[in-house]
Amino acid sequence: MTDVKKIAVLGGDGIGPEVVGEAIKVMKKTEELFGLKFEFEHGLFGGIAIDEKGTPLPQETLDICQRADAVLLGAVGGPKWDNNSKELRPETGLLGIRKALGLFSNIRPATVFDCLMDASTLKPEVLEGTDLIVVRELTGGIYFGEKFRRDGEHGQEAVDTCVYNVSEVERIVRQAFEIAQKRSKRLASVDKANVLETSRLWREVVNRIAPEYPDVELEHVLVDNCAMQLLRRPSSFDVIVTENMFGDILSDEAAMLTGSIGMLSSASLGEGSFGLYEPVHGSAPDIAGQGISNPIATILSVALMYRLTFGYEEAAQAIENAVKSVLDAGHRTGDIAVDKSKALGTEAMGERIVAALSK
Ligand SMILES: NC(=O)C1=CN([C@@H]2O[C@H](COP(=O)(O)OP(=O)(O)OC[C@H]3O[C@@H](n4cnc5c(N)ncnc54)[C@H](O)[C@@H]3O)[C@@H](O)[C@H]2O)C=CC1
Ligand SMILES: CC(C)CC(=O)C(=O)O
Ligand SMILES: [Mg+2]
Repeated sequence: MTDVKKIAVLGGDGIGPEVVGEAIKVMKKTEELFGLKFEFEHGLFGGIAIDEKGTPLPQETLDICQRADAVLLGAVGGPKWDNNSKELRPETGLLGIRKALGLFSNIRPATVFDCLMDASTLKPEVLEGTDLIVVRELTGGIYFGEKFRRDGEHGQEAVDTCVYNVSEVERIVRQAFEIAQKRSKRLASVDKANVLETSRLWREVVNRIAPEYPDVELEHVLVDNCAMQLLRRPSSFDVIVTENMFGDILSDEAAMLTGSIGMLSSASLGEGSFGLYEPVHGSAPDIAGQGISNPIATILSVALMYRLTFGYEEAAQAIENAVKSVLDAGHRTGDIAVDKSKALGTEAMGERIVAALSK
């Protein structure tokens, strides 16, 4: 009998539900082609959950995720909730779900498709061969530290604290070394150890662990330099491991190597095979509701889910091949189109990828 996998689906806000809708169509087609079986359970999350339930992460949504084998997430946020208090912000729900599910590792691959080199602002000779992964620590650092306001000498002050402990750094760094071992054995650890105490600790831990992986070539790169080198020599990076905020910023930058943030998928993992899969982009309020968002990041996140949580390697590759063949055939959404007048909408792109899927 087919093993039924439970998928928690959190569309969220803005373009979230539309890109997730296309990803589900892809999953349904792979059920037919590969004999897979999924049971989808939808939950309210983010701004829509604030509106309907008074909190960005209702307990019933967390329950749906906890009884699922994997979570498929769209995106949260939007101007409607921007001035809300911290507890009533969609982004607080996003941080909360990552913490509650123990998802400390965020894997963000940035692969340059040859046919999309014209969509990037970088020259093809710089982009050539770029295929890197940002491994971002996801449940520590400044996003999770204590934050408060206080009265200071010159009026109100705001404080955000950045905390990392040794075990938080160890577990993400080990995972990055292991990923590097399976790829081209190069790891760049990115920090700001010339200034930040958390980065000094980060670097100490990396240096202590490195001898356990003698086959991996390690370089330490300061984050400001890394931001520059990503544009200067992107193909020299293989795996980049870094703390939460640096990884958030560098992965959006890396998205532009691929042509658009609409291309970047992600997997958030903990100790086991359970994972949360979401595009790197946000809810894109500027284009929400127009049916023009690029669903590829979310569809490629499903390929990561198949590979990393379920071990469905053949179906994962089929999704990646379908995306490649649709792009090779010249189909583009507006964000990656050179000729915007020929751009496809979200559903049309999703349909073409579904049609291109084969065993
Ligand atoms: N994981 C999540 O749920 C995330 C949520 N956010 C939230 O999303 C909201 C908007 O944030 P922004 O800074 O505007 O970042 P964003 O990633 O939503 O959008 C940045 C730019 O990229 C474009 N874009 C994003 N995804 C696209 C896609 N699939 N296809 C075509 N174009 C796409 C948008 O139109 C926009 O011009 C905020 O409330 C923010 O907090 C931001 C990042 C991640
Ligand atoms: C709430 C933010 C940390 C979301 C974000 O930008 C991300 O995870 O990439
Ligand atoms: Mg981000």
